[in-house]
Amino acid sequence: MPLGERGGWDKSESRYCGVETDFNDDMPQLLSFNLSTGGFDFVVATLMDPSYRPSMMEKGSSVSHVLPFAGSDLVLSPSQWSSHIVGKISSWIDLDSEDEILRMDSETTLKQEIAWASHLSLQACLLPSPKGASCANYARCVNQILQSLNNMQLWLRIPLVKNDDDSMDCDQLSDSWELWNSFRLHCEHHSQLSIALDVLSSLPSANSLGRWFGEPVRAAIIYTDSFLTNARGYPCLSRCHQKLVTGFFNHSIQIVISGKLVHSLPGVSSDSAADNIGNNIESAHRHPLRPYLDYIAYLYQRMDPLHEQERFELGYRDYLQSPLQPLMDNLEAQTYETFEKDLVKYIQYQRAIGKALLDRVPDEEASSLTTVLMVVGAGRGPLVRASLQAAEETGRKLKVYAVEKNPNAVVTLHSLVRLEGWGNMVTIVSCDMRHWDAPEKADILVSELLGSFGDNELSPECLEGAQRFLKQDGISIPSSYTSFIQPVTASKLHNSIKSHKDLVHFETAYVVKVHSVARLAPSQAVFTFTHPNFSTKKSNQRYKRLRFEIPVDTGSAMVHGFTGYFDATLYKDVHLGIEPSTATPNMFSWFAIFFPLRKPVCIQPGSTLEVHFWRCCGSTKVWYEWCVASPYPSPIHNSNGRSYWVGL
Ligand SMILES: C[S@@+](CC[C@H](N)C(=O)[O-])C[C@H]1O[C@@H](n2cnc3c(N)ncnc32)[C@H](O)[C@@H]1O
Repeated sequence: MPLGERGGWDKSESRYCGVETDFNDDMPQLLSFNLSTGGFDFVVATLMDPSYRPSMMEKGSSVSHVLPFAGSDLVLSPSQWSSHIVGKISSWIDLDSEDEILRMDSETTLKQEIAWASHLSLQACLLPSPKGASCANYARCVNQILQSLNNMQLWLRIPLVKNDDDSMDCDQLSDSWELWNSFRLHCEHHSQLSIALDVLSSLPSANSLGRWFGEPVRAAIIYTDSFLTNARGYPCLSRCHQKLVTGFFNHSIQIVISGKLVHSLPGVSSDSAADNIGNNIESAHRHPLRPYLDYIAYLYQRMDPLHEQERFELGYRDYLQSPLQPLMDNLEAQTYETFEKDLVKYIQYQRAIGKALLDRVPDEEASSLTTVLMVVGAGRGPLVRASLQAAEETGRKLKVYAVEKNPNAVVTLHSLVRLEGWGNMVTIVSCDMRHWDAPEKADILVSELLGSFGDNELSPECLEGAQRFLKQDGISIPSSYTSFIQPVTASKLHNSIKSHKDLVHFETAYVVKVHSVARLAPSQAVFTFTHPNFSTKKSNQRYKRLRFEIPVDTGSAMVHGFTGYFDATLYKDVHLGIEPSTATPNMFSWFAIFFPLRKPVCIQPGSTLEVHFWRCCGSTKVWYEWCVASPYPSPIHNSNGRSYWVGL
């Protein structure tokens, strides 16, 4: 399905490229020739005669007339219309013009063309860019259309413009994101309204470009005159444009080439070639824009293929999942199996345990002293295995207790004693660590009770219960963990949550493989827990105020919520985590967490976004509350854990 929303990018799929052209009766030939030879996959084509104006047609005649659509619906088959044509709405329309006749003509034409596109079952229509800074009437009309539209997407054409100079004349568009933002706010973030970015020869700063990857950009239109010329006379793009196009591929944004052949290629006359667009295709043998398409194909081929893990994760990109509740629920076999595939995680644990054993037992006592190690929350045994391997590696003697409250996982642990020959080195305990009456105290307490946000699977509460049976000088692995958050533009996540039409979904944290997001500021630490914590009985409630500085060159941006991560210190310098700047490479056990905002917050460049986060504890549950305090206050989300909580 080339034109609709695709799940993700994968090198095994073909790329999706289009050309912008006029519609005419040679369209079947144009399509069949270029689709079969790999020139392009779809055409952005005008739907109506550009000289048509409803007011002219009606003058002096009451006779009904046939609308001048470019080509009958019989020209192409229904599946060709739907898979290979994006309808280009007349570019002259101006619904915010001072001229009332033009305004009325524009509204009538827009509605007629969309109705025709729906009749043809097109998957998308390209709407012309608003003509001035004001777009309220255009947005009103589009919003009306959206209320009863079939599945068609409306791609609003937006030039990729952002000038850093504030002293510009007010009529000039200084940041086209503002135009998009006004339009989509008028249309209440409608999920069928998306963006086609017009990529020009000069590009804004990298920070401001990044914003668009959190917005619903479906297509990028690159003009032939934005291409440079390489040493052999062929079109190529600047390094910045190349990087941008690679970003588009990574986000399944379809590339459309627009304009005439402006490069005089060896043996091709630009005039004759341009005249050949859409007609006389056999004699041309190649579409005139083919050199540009070939260059885009070359950029695509040059990309690194996805790793196996990335391919696996494609299906999870931007897909919202409820966080696990391993304390309240019993995990299933396939969940354990997924954990167990993540070798990197267990290698880090094994390194940490090895270092702790060496610190605990000096070489001269290695053969006489036995270390008591307890794996609390042992699951199906991978941390028991890592502990035994660390003992073997370091030459230390070990006695292991494997404590697990899930009776189903305990069955596996018992069979592992036999299968892996753990013998009397390992004692299996089927019990909740908070209530276990341990026969002796541990030197080392090993656990992995971490959620994407660190403490969100109640590791603090569980370990607080378990530290009773850790010696006063005992070691906890992990020794600490910290959660982090970062403000993001994430229109796709926002729309998925909005589709549920209730408050509960906007006050829930989700585990998600975030992909189509724009990170608006570096992440900041939220809550830290340290183990063991024998000092005064400290509450696990937390409160943190954070201030994010939005870079000046980003431009204004929309905050749809916060992505959350964690970093854990297992022991000394051995850590593991998913915070982007320090993430453990090739570890895949955790996706990020996402805390949404009920109403997205618009922030200005150079301003401060002030956010408050609470970790609240009750007798039966733990939950988070969050809000924005500045630039303007949001409601406190999830008050009293009414929508989302973790059971104790
Ligand atoms: C995230 S899993 C990790 C399992 C295993 N250690 C691994 O790395 O694959 C956490 C495990 O801790 C167990 N668990 C959670 N809270 C517990 C508690 N209070 N007492 C005992 N086990 C607990 C869960 O049942 C689950 O098996």
